[in-house]
This record gives sequence, C-alpha cells and structure tokens, in this order.
Amino acid sequence: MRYLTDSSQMKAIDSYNIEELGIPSLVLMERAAYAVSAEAEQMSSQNGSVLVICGMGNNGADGLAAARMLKLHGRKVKVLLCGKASHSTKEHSIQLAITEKLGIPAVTADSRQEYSIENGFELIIDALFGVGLSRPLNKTFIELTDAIERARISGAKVLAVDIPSGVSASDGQILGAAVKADATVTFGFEKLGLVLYPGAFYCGKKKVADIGFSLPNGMESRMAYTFGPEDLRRLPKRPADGNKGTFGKVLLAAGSKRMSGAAYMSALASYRSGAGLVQIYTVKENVQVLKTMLPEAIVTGFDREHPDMEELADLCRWADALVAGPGFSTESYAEQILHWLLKNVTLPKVLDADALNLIARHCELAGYLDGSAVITPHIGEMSRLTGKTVDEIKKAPIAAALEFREQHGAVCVLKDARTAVVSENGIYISSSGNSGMATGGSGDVLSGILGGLLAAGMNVGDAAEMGVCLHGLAGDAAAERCGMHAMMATDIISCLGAVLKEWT
Ligand SMILES: NC(=O)C1=CN([C@@H]2O[C@H](COP(=O)(O)OP(=O)(O)OC[C@H]3O[C@@H](n4cnc5c(N)ncnc54)[C@H](OP(=O)(O)O)[C@@H]3O)[C@@H](O)[C@H]2O)[C@@H](O)CC1
Ligand SMILES: [K+]
Repeated sequence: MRYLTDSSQMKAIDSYNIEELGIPSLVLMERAAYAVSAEAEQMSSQNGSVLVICGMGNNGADGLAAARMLKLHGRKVKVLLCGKASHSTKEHSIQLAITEKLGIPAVTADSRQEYSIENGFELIIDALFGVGLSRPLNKTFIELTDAIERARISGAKVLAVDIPSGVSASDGQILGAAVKADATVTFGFEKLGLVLYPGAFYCGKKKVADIGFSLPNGMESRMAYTFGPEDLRRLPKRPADGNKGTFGKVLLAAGSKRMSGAAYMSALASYRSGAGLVQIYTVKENVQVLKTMLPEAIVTGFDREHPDMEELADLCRWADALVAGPGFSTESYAEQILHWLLKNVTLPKVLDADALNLIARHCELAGYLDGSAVITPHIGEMSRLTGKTVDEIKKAPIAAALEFREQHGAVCVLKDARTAVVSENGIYISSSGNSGMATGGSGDVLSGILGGLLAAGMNVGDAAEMGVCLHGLAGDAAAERCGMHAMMATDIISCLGAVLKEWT
C-alpha cells in the first residue's frame, strides 16, 4: 500500500517534522535536493549543461540546493530565478546566497534573454512551484512553461522537483498550464496530483525520495492510498480442501434481449476471479446462447412479462453475492426485479450499469442502498445518479464519491482513468489500468470480478479495492499482450489468471 497526500496534508507533515519533531528544515531540504541531483545526473551527461528554473518558495530552494550539488560534481549549471524576490522564503535566501558564493550563474526571469531556455540545455530542472502552488499561473509563467515544452520537444530532458509546476498536488488539475516532465522526484509521499489525471500525464517517470519524514499521529487514516500488485497477496487464500461451495456462489442478474454479451463477460470474470459457481438470471431469450458460450454457468431464464419472484427468492437464498445490472436494460421487468432485490436481499451486492440507470430514474430505489452495496458508476452514470454535471464530477471525483457514500452508505467505485473507491476503509485510488480499458464490456468485467471476490467472503470495501486493483493490473497485462488499440474486454479476462498466478 502506498499513501497519497494532498497539499494541505503535505504541509501538515512538513510542519510536524520541522516544528514538533525539530528536524531542521534545511536538513530535509538537503536530502530532497540530493535525491533531485542524483536523478539529474542519471538524466544528463557529464558535459551537458543543466538549467535549474527556480521559484521563490521552498520548491525553488530545493532547486538551488540541487544546482549546488550538481556544480560540486563538475556539472555546468545555471539558474533562472522567477518571481518576486521580496516573496522568497528564508531557506530560499540561504540557498541562493550559497549558490552565489560558489559562482553559479543566476539571472532573473526579466533578463532571461541572457540565455535562452530553448537552446543548448541538456537538462532543465523545474523547481518553480511545488505543493505551495496556490492559484492559476499568469501569462508570464504560462509563457515559461511553453518555453520549457519547446526545449523538451527539441530534445532537452525535463526533471520536476516534487511535482511538475502548474499541477495541483491535491487533485491533478492543471492551473492554467503546467510543465511536462520526463521524470519527477517527489518527497516523502506521492502527491494525489501525480496519480490523478490530468496531472499524471505531466509527471513522467515517478520517483519517491525518502527524506526522513515521520507522519503525525492519526494522519494515515485520513490519507488516500493506492495498491501495487504485491497487495493482491492479501486476497483470501483458497483452502486446499475447499469445494465449489466454499469458493462462493455468484448470482448475476444481467443481460437483456439485445445484450447477452454483458452477462457473459461478467459471469466469466466472476469465474476467472475465483468464484466456485456462477448463476446467470436473464431473459429467456438469452438462455441458449449463454449456455453455449459459457457451459460452466448455470443459466436461469425468466419471462419478461411475468418474472417469478418466488424463483428469484430461491436463487438469492442459494447465492453468496449478487451482481445486478450489466446489460439488464431499463425496461419495466428490470425495474421490478431490481426493486425486489434491493428491498429484500441483504447479500453483499454489486450494482452496475442499468441497475444504476434505474436507480437514477426511480429515486425511491436509492433509499434501499446501504453498506451491503457496491455501486460502480462511470462518470456519466454518476452524473445521472447525483444530478452533478460531468465536468463537476471530473474536477472533484473523490468529493463526489465521498458525498454519495455519506448520503447512501454504499461503497462507491467511481470509474475513470483513475478509479476512486470510497468505503469504510477510506479513499483508495487506482494506479493501474490504461486507456485500452475504455472498451465495451470492461465495466462488466469489473462487476464480475467484484462479485467473485464478494462471494469468496471479502467484505465490501476490501473487495471493491482489490477488485479495482486486479481489473487494472489485468488491463495492463492485456495492453502488454495485445496493445492498447486492439485489446478488448475479453482480453482483460484472459489476463486475470496470469496476474493472480503471479501475485497471489
Ligand atoms: N518545508 C521544507 O523545509 C521542505 C519543503 N520542501 C519543498 O518545498 C515545497 C513547498 O514549498 P512552499 O510551501 O514554499 O511552496 P512552493 O511550492 O515553493 O510555492 C510557493 C511559492 O510560489 C508562489 N506561488 C504559488 N502559486 C503561484 C502562482 N500561480 N503564480 C505565481 N506564484 C505562485 C508563492 O508566491 P506568493 O503566494 O507568496 O506570491 C510562493 O512564493 C515542496 O513542494 C518541496 O519542494 C522540501 O524541500 C522538503 C522540505
Ligand atoms: K516543481
């Protein structure tokens, strides 16, 4: 598990270490600058020249200290100072005085024609703004980021200090413009803005440098987190003497007259993530095709005009977990069945796709949501569920998911390029997955995986986080195998086995 911070948490961590623990600010800065200069040396040649672009805060001070270290290692280094000198921090003044004594050339942005950013530098270090970025960049700073980008296009490498300048550390939004980096050395903890898009596009290769921060008491419980593949080891172990009942039974209410594929993919993904038995509850018209495509599944068909609730009650008694919605349609039978399920079934449940469209359309259904439910909306579905615009949700996805959970008690899996899971555990952000997964059926695969993990007995929050992580890793493996352009949802399913085999 890796913790992720927003800028106010990072400032609280800074001040706890400096003011309460008494670690001198310059000691932390020295370690930060050392990590930057070590990366800079890797990214440039001994004879290449380096330009360090420094703001007036402590991000700029890190840059100045790194410039000094590079100079002491024999590198040709120059500094460009940007911003009002009157705003410089104490640390900045100290670092600048040292660079001056060492004879490192430094000019202010006003006189930058003295050396052109676009020409001749092998490496540019971006130390304009870090977690202290507080407002959108003005025209001068936007021009500066444009000049850095032109240099990058002409072949210079760009290394960002802590976070690419212009990216908001708290949410990855671009404040006016941002530096595009080939690599970012970030201090202590990954910033949310390096994981969330669009910020994640800007940071290049990420390196987290341990500079000796301790966390204040209780801070962990408020921080977001993400998983690496090694976290999959926490999936439930399969007892050697288990049987198909032990490994969990999934009931899947899915598929409609025109949509049998969603039911197929969700059911197959449940099996591939370890479910012992999967039963598909679908319209009669789908029974034959689903039995043929997936003979491992039990398929029960219902009459669209008269779904039999007694039969459904029996199936729910049989199941350990329920998935409702993939390709189910929003016709009246679907509403009737969903209404019955939400009102009567206490099983852990995943509500996806048309189940969410129905809840958005018939708001009384939302009243049945509780902590046994995991909802898996994409941004459009979340917009329909909450009445917020797509733009509002895109700008603050975590806030939207938190608000939904607070109102309805359900675990919220808000799907996007970075999926956020808000549960009793806290805020999980996916850091695996790729744009190739934006393909028909990918959501059905996720709901199937979640059903499989719930049926295995995981609690809803853990299953939601692990399921999203597994889905993303299988998506990355599928992209590796087929390429992001060509991969399809069934490729993600085919890769589940390899990912699970490697990591559990
Ligand atoms: N504490 C420590 O010892 C350690 C700190 N560390 C480092 O410090 C960084 C945080 O430093 P920080 O808090 O000084 O903020 P920082 O990111 O430099 O920016 C503030 C400056 O930017 C300015 N400014 C903001 N927005 C602007 C805009 N749009 N357009 C123009 N100006 C704008 C703002 O100006 P003002 O608001 O005063 O006008 C102020 O001058 C952190 O990311 C890490 O790199 C590490 O070394 C570890 C030890
Ligand atoms: K920066």
